[in-house]
Amino acid sequence: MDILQPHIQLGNNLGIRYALLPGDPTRLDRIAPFLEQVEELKFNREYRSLRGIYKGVPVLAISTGIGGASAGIAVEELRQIGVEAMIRIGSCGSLQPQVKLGDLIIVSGAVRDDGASKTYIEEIFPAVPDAELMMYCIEAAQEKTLPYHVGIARSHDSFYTDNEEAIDAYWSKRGVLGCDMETAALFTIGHLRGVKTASLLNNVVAYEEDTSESIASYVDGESLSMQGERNEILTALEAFVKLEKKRTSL
Ligand SMILES: O=P(O)(O)O[C@H]1O[C@H](CO)[C@@H](O)[C@H]1O
Ligand SMILES: O=c1cc[nH]c(=O)[nH]1
Repeated sequence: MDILQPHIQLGNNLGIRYALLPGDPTRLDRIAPFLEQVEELKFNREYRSLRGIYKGVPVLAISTGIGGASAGIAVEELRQIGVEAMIRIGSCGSLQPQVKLGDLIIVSGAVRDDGASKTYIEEIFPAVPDAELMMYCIEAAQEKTLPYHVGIARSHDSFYTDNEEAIDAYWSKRGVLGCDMETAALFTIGHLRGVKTASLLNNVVAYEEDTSESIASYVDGESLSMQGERNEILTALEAFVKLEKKRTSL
């Protein structure tokens, strides 16, 4: 019998190994044109899903909402239905002048400034991606000559504390490239559950610019950020093709 997972509302008859994880449910509309045989699946709470085929590889795309708590639930439930590899295709704010609007950050490690990952394991445990999947993302970005940076992101739980400027300055000074809200939970929970993870972040907030204004212009379709979004979707899909080639060649 096909048992539906309580939040994502998907069951294990899907038989899909690879999932793209955007935060925003509307990003699925921009993922769909990259795929063939697109089929919308479910939309429950923040979890909107569709399936499709990219270069012969079946993929699932499912939004995870805002924050590590809801992303963590998605990781757990996707694993229950047999998903083996997940790539976040998120947005982020830049903490470095060289990370321009629409540039990608391929995250090699995340500062665990979120709550969700801490409920699983103590803070000294690192939040890191699957090395091979991250390498496939780097190779794909290189092959497509996309603007990208590889490095650390900080995952946080709020934009609106009284201290945001000082917090950003602190992590910027320590070489952190940008901030999002889900990568730390994705990496930590993925590792503990034996799921391969990677995270690609499209920069939608220029260095030292106002976060809420920049996110609003991204939502309105500002062009560099939108190109960055297409770039991260393409990079993640190409990385899955590489992973599938490796799996089927073994
Ligand atoms: O655009 P997504 O993937 O949702 O990612 C970023 O945008 C949201 C905040 O605006 C947070 O989820 C943050 O991580
Ligand atoms: O600055 C930003 C922009 C997007 N998402 C974040 O988490 N932070």
